[in-house]
Amino acid sequence: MFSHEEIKKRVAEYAADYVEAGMTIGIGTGSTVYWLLQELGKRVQQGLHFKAVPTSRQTQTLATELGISLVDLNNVDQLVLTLDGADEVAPGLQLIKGGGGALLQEKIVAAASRQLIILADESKMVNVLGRFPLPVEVIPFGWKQVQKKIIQQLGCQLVELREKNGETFVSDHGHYILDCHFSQITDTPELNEAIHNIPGVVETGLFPNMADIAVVGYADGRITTTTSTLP
Ligand SMILES: O=C(CO)[C@H](O)[C@H](O)COP(=O)(O)O
Repeated sequence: MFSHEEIKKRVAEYAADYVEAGMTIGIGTGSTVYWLLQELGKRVQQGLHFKAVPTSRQTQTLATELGISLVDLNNVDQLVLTLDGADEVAPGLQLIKGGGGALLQEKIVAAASRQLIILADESKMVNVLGRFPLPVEVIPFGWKQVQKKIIQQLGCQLVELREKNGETFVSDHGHYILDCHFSQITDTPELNEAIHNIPGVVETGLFPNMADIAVVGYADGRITTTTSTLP
């Protein structure tokens, strides 16, 4: 049986095969993407040439250290694909992302990509989204108003301001994150839109109908690929 960390590494090594010479791709954020960057760094040393748009400062720093060529999204028309992790993957490849706080840039990069390929271990697969608290990125000014509206208007049980090392977590773009404990999220596009309608919300960690492929690793060594059923 493979450990949690070994599964992530194996999924990342498998998914690295999607990256071909000459491509311009998006690269996500997180501990699974860490292994992807390590593998892509090795392939760059072996002569693979590609360019990447990072989805966070963390990814930007590590990719640079590993010799991966980075490009500004403003100098790219469209990305061939983006490889990223997720916190939850439900049927139809509906996603919750943002556990690492990079959801805004991740969503911009995903939306600029022809394909979004998600790397996950089996623990991320759920029947219904919502066990993982939904991250919502907000403007710091008046954030408590957004918190109140998510509870009162959208029926969320608990909305917590994210902290890190005892301090308020601040995203790469200077925003706060509200972690929203909805018990079950059954209509991803509708909830995404309803949250977006609250003034002060910058982005949500719901990725409705955005993922095309999920590469999923299991403790017994299997790696499966699931394709979205959407056209
Ligand atoms: O959305 C993300 C960061 O904002 C990550 O993709 C998500 O949190 C999964 O991370 P990990 O691979 O560490 O479990």
